[in-house]
Amino acid sequence: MQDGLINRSADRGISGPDEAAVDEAAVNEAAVDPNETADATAPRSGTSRRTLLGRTLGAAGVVAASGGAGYGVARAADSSGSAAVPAAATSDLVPFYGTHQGGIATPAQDRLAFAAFDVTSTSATDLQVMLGTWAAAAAQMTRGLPIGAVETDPQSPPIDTGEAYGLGPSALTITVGFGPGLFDERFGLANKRPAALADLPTLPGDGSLEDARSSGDLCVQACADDPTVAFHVIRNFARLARGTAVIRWSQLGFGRTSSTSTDQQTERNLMGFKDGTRNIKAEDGADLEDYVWVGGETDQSWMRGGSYLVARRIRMLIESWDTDFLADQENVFGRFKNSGAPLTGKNEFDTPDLTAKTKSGTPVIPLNAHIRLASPVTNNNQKILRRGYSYTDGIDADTGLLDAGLFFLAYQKDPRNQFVPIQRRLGSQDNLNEYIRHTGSALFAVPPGLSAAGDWWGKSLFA
Ligand SMILES: C=CC1=C(C)c2cc3[nH]c(cc4nc(cc5[nH]c(cc1n2)c(C)c5CCC(=O)O)C(CCC(=O)O)=C4C)c(C)c3C=C
Ligand SMILES: [Fe+2]
Repeated sequence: MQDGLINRSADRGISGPDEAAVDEAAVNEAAVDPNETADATAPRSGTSRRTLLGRTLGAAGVVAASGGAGYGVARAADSSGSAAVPAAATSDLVPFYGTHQGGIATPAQDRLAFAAFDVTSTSATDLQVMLGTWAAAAAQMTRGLPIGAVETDPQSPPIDTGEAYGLGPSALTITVGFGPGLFDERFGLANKRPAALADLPTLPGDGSLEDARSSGDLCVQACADDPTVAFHVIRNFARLARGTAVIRWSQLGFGRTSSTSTDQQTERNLMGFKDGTRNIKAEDGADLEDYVWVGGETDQSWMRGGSYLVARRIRMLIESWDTDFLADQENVFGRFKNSGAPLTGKNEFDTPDLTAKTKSGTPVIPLNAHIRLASPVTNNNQKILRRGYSYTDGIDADTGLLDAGLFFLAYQKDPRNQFVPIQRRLGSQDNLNEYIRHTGSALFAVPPGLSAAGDWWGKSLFA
């Protein structure tokens, strides 16, 4: 127990559910960061605030949303004189507020917890309140702070579930996106749907896609250097969403397979190959502008500074792969397994020569090699920012084979010109297809970063 974490006597001021209508001010207040308010811990009892908390959170309100009622865990200095809560660490902290959301160009962390949510409420206000509440909770968690008291009134559940308490920020980033379904008739957003958020067409190799691992109204990508810190986000977001949204599917990932910074070594995927060598890197601002961040070309101004995320759960048939000869494996990718160099080079970062031929006149990098088909040279100079993770999900009950592979995440300006044509080519010609099955697919519009406390994902979308 964290004695002194909260002033327990102050806990008595918890507001209960209230069914009165939620007003605009209440929605805005949901995203107020308690660290930014003048008196974050003073009990506040405005009707709309209580209504807001009651409807979204029930009696177990989140401090980050309420900024009051005794759940003042976020403050570093407690005016009651009780022991201070842990101050947010400054090392391994990725700023939550900024032009772009974290978790895209941020150097890829080691762990991933990802979830797609379906919105079950048909009220646009409920949805906004939930997003505001998530935003306030995210501001806490990315600082390494709980979203509310870990020790509460013994007769009520703790506000924060507690498992990440004391683990620090762990470079946590929380990235939220909107699926195409959010723009149907339910929330009055149909005319706000960006053209680039067009449903992904059926692509070659889509035959094994599972509905239960695909789509979703919202997505939450939590990346951190600690698995508990990443999972804590999904768990607490799901709690805060209660009554408004439910998890549709989720995925844990480990061992980032795509380095996104020149500071990072390239890691290997579960096929044993270095993955991410020719990825877009955070340091390459021009590539980010050209291929990742949505700019003035968008038909929806609320998406400026955002990006589009394609998620694909790609199972690897690793038992079969493991029986393949080394030379065959290298021809599948067009790279050497040990060094990661292209078959036309010596070192990992040598530029692949797609024109090179052997003495007998055959291409050194086979025509159906993965890196030839995925190369910008083959794809109208298009690139994507890959941010995938390996996954293992036990055994396939039908076959007894391992269900393991790559949870492929790719950010881009417009999937219609980037992921879709690249995957169309890969899905029909790639040597890799013998060893993989795409089992999940989803697309999300990822809005720009949050400006400050009081902002939330897509606030201008609802304006
Ligand atoms: C539609 C896009 C892509 C899918 C799907 C995809 C799946 C996939 N990739 C690997 C392993 C590697 N991919 C590599 C390079 C690479 N892959 C894509 C796109 C998709 N991959 C691109 C755009 C590139 C870069 C091409 C280039 O610029 O040359 C590599 C080589 C190393 C690297 O540059 O990262 C590997 C290895 C797997 C295992 C996989 C599905 C399970
Ligand atoms: Fe690839």
